[in-house]
Amino acid sequence: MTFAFKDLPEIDLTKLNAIAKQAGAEILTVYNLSSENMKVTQKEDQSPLTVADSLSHDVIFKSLSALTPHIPIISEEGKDIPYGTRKNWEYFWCVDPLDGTKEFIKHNGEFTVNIALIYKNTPVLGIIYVPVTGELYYGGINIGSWKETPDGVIKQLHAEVNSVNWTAVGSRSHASPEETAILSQYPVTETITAGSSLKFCLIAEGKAHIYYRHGPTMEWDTAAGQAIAVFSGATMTTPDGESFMYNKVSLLNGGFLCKVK
Ligand SMILES: Nc1ncnc2c1ncn2[C@@H]1O[C@H](COP(=O)(O)O)[C@@H](OP(=O)(O)O)[C@H]1O
Ligand SMILES: [Mg+2]
Repeated sequence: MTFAFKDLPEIDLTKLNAIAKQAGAEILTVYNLSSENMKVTQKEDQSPLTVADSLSHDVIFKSLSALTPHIPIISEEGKDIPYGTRKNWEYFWCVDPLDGTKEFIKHNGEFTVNIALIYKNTPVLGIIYVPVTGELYYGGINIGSWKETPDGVIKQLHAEVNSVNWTAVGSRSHASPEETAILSQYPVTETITAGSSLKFCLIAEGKAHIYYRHGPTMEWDTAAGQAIAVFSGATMTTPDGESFMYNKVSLLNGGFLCKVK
């Protein structure tokens, strides 16, 4: 499958997906070490960093630059790019080489590799790879959303609409009490938790119906998941129903609401 959009040269999705899988393989070389051998350091914002974050970043940065030399890259583990340099970018890749570092360190498998293509202020393509299960999710404008399992089977994803019993999905490590108040406005009968952008994948798969996030995230935490959820038929907005924007002056996101229609 190829991704074609406006004036952009076509992108071979098999090659793009292979980059996410290769990054996932690098992550697993660290994940499979014993905890004594896994070095965890703190970043400036006190969030944890492992060697796996850097290995994954290196693979993605090198391979994406070769695949689409004309598209710049913003990565959680890359250099900070000043707003003045990026504000007029028409397209850019927004990458989280290892989303869910806390889940990675806790060894519960709920971490992902996120790669998204932003056009102007909106994700138009997203890839999420789950290294531990080998599951790959991708979704794009004009192509819909898809899941590939390690046996090579590819299925189209559809958010579940018209359900009267909603399952809410929230963060495993960063839940906040304000979330309960918003969720009470919807027909939520069950609540589950998941790490990283897996929450968006659960909505795209029809296994959850709403993900409200009150606390902070970064653009690379949400971009790929937003594409996969939206192109499976869900919506993603600010809590007030406004467009959820990317390439902001600060890459720090405010709250958001991702839900079925
Ligand atoms: N105080 C904070 N500021 C910014 N982002 C935060 C944050 N606390 C958590 N996050 C974001 O939430 C992500 C994890 O989400 P979740 O709890 O849903 O799994 C983290 O991704 P990383 O693990 O890639 O750093 C991090 O970017
Ligand atoms: Mg992240």
